[in-house]
Amino acid sequence: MNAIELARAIPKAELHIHIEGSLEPELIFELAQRNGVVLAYPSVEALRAAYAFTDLQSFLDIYYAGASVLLQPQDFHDMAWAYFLRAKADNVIHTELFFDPQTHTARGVPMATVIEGLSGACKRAESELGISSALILCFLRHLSEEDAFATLEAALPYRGHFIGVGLDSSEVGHPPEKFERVFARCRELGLKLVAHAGEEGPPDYMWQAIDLLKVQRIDHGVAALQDPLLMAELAHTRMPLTVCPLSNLKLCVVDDLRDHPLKKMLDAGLCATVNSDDPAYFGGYMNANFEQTVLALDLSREDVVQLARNSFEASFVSEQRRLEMFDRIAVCAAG
Ligand SMILES: Nc1ncnc2[nH]cnc12
Ligand SMILES: [Zn+2]
Repeated sequence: MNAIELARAIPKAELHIHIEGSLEPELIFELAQRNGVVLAYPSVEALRAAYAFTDLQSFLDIYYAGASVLLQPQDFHDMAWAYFLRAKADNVIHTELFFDPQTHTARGVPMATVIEGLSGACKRAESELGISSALILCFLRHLSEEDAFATLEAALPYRGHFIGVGLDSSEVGHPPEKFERVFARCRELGLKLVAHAGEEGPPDYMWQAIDLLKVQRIDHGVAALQDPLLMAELAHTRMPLTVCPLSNLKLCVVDDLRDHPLKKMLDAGLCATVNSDDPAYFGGYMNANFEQTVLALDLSREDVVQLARNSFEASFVSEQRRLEMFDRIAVCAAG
């Protein structure tokens, strides 16, 4: 097997996927019809044609509009189930899914609807597809910390359905320090902590995520290359970075995939992983991200194995499961 074939076949974990970002245009139209929601685009083709993004905000505007078709538990289930089928096809065997409750509760959709719909799909994925998963509740950083606290309160009756919290949406102008108190509360509650940082924002936002929010993993983190001290810290602590190459290309964080810093991260000893972010919008699920990155950066088989191992090292699975996954990776790489 060459590096691309190995990348397709190897068992892997996906740790940076916004489940609302897996909503394909066809499903958006199906759910709009089911729920009587009027869309701003006349057809699937017209909607897809609008996916020409210049930066993060230009994407987020369309992404939040797309999520407006989600109203019933069944809608959330169907969206997640469609993702799990894609994950299965790409040999993703574990996934930690982000969801954005404020996008839905602000439209009057109850927290219970969101969490019960997603949780049901997660259980079904385990039993029917053998994919393990966990949910991570993300706070929208363009909203206030007060709103994040209220969202946490509303989610606590469903505490058993999510393992942690994250921070997403418009990064620049909304630094991690804005959410220091709500993350401290989440830490007291025993929740896992992650945050988007260093996607469009500066390395300082990554330092804040580490020092103030005390995250266990950073989402994106491509700005780290601008700060040698930060690179040394990330390597030393093996702080995981959930990197999303096709997202970075589509949102113009890099101009060309050949300029993507992933290979430099691996060579510097960082625990970097490959993920799809919002695959319905960015042109590819896990294996598309792996294939295009392997090609653009001329990644070796060893790099691919390292990325697969990193995905489980970075995940919140038990130590025992992690070791089992390392064995499965080794068997696949030898075969
Ligand atoms: N790439 C991304 N960055 C920040 N917030 C997001 N929400 C969905 N995708 C996102
Ligand atoms: Zn993201």
